[in-house]
Order: sequence, then structure tokens, then C-alpha cells
Amino acid sequence: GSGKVTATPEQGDVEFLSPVIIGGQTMNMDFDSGSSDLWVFNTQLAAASQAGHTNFDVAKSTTFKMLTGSTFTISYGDGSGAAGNVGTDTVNIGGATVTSQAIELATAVSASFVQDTQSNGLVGLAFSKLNTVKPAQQKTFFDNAKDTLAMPVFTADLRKAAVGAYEFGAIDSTKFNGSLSWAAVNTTSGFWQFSSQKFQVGTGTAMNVAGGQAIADTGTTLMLVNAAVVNAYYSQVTGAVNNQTVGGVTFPCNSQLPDLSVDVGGNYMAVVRGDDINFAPVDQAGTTCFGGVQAIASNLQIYGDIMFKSQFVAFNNGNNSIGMAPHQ
Ligand SMILES: O[C@H]1CN[C@@H](c2nc(-c3ccc(C(F)(F)F)cc3)no2)C1
Repeated sequence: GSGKVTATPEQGDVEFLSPVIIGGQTMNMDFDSGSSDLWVFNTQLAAASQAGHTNFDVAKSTTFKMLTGSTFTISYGDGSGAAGNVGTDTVNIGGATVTSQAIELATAVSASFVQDTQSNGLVGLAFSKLNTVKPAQQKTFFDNAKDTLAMPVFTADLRKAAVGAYEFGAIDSTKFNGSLSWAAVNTTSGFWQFSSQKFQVGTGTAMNVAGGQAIADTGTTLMLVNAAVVNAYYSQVTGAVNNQTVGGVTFPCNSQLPDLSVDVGGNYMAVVRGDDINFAPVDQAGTTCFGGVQAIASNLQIYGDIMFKSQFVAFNNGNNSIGMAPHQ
């Protein structure tokens, strides 16, 4: 079979939320191709942490089973995190169903998760080797579902300030222009990692980038790239400055931003629209804006939602490859 759900952007496209039915309870969750735990807000949490969220209640599920003695502890790139205990239940994502999916029940969550009241947890879609459950590591929803799917793939169709979709088991070719360009994925680190050795600012010349690796990460809001890419890109933007106080590069909100093209697998230059790189104003007057492309110290670049808003992406675990094409 296959399963398709909406991906609805939060204010400012900070994250995209999708409905997941767990033991008959619908939870709006953040699908994250950069991690491998499925965890939920639930009634074990302190009342102050539960406030404003939809909280999974094991007592209301007739299919939930505790995995006695199992725990999880996860932390994310921005320092946020969650921890708790674990059970299994039936998970249905748009019709794609897994009967015994590990459901990680947070007993503690960091403040930024509590404040993000629209999100009721995460669905990790990276490789199961990154799952944090102990003593026995658990599989992701996609890993559990893939043998029953018509194809061992899922796709991300994320749209700027508009409702998009995640689909499991099928590739909807009406959603992208032309055909997908495929790149080999190196699964060693547990991410959807591929070679990305060149970049191009606007119509300029292609330049090499150190390290030349990137991951496709739907759970990261921005595009975090090598400092050389950031410098080359914003050198083309009048008034761009590295603003320590706000923690990254800002520029005048009325800037005409160039596109940024990044190499995917050595045979496709993914064009990220300049307009999408104007992420959000940092001041009340809306005169100074924060860039959607920012620097990361590591050589492993993180292509997050800023890229997904320009590119339809297919994640293929059949032959461990990633496919991209501009949105239709
Ligand atoms: O760890 C890497 C794996 N993918 C990236 C990711 N980051 C988050 C995240 C979501 C929500 C929040 C909060 F609500 F603001 F707390 C924080 C972080 N989800 O995936 C980074």
C-alpha cells in the first residue's frame, strides 16, 4: 500500500506538521529525516509540559503495550531534547500502517518543545541505527513499513507558506518538473547523506566546497552550509552582515537575493530560490531580515526546509539513493 499525509507549515515555515494516528489517537507531528526516534507528548508528562499540547494517553489505546525497561534520550542539533520510556502501538500515517511501532513516551522535554504547542512529537525518518532506545534499539516507522509499501520510498513535498505532503510507498510525478535526479546515499552515519562538492551563487561560476558532504534533513528549518558558501553567497547581497546578536547573517529585507545552487551527487545542481533565502525579519519594523542560509562549523552540511521548499525530494531505501527535482 501507500500512505499520504499533509505537511502543514507552522508560522514562518519553522517546521512542518503532519497527522499521525497512534492507537486511534491523532497527533500532529514533525517528520524529521535527520533523526530516528518517534516520540510523543503524553499524559505522563508534568501538567506544565502537557499544557497546550495534544497528549497521547496509553489508557485510551486498546493496542498499546509497554516495553518494560526500555528508555530513550534524544538531543537535537539546536540543543533541545526529550527523554522517557517506550511502548509499542499501531501507527497509521495516511493509510500506511505499522502494527507494532516503538512509541517513545516523553517524561521530560526541553522548554522549546513545550513552547512549540502545535507539535506533539517527532517521527524520525533517518536510519534506525541512530535510534536511541535502550537496551534494545528500535526501528523507525519507515523501516517497519517499507516491506509492506508498494515501493521502499518516501517523499517530501514541502511548500513555502502552503500545505504540502509526505507520501510513503509512491512517487507522485505530478508534483515535480521533469524527472528526479538521483544521488547515492552513504548510510554509514545513519543520515540520508550524499556528496555535495560544488555550489553556485546566482549565475556565477561553480565553486568547490570543503568536505563536500550534506544530509537531507526535513527537521532543520534552515540550510546550514560551509562558511565559504555563506561568504560567497552574501558577498553578492548589499548590506549583508554577520550579526552576532541575532546569531547569523542578516540583510535588508528588500534585498534581491540570488538563487543558490548546490550539487547533489555530482550530476545535478539543485536550485534553491533566492526568495526562499529571505527567511524572516528580525526587527519589529521588518527592515532587517535573517538569512535562510547560515554557516555550520562541521564539514557535514545540513540541507533543511529552505532547500525542501525549492526541491521535491524522494528518499529511496531500496537502493539507498535520494532523488530531487524542482517542485511542479
Ligand atoms: O537534530 C537534527 C535532526 N533534525 C533536526 C531537527 N531539529 C528538530 C527540532 C524540532 C523542534 C524543536 C523545538 F520544538 F524547537 F524544540 C527543536 C528541534 N527536529 O529535527 C536537527
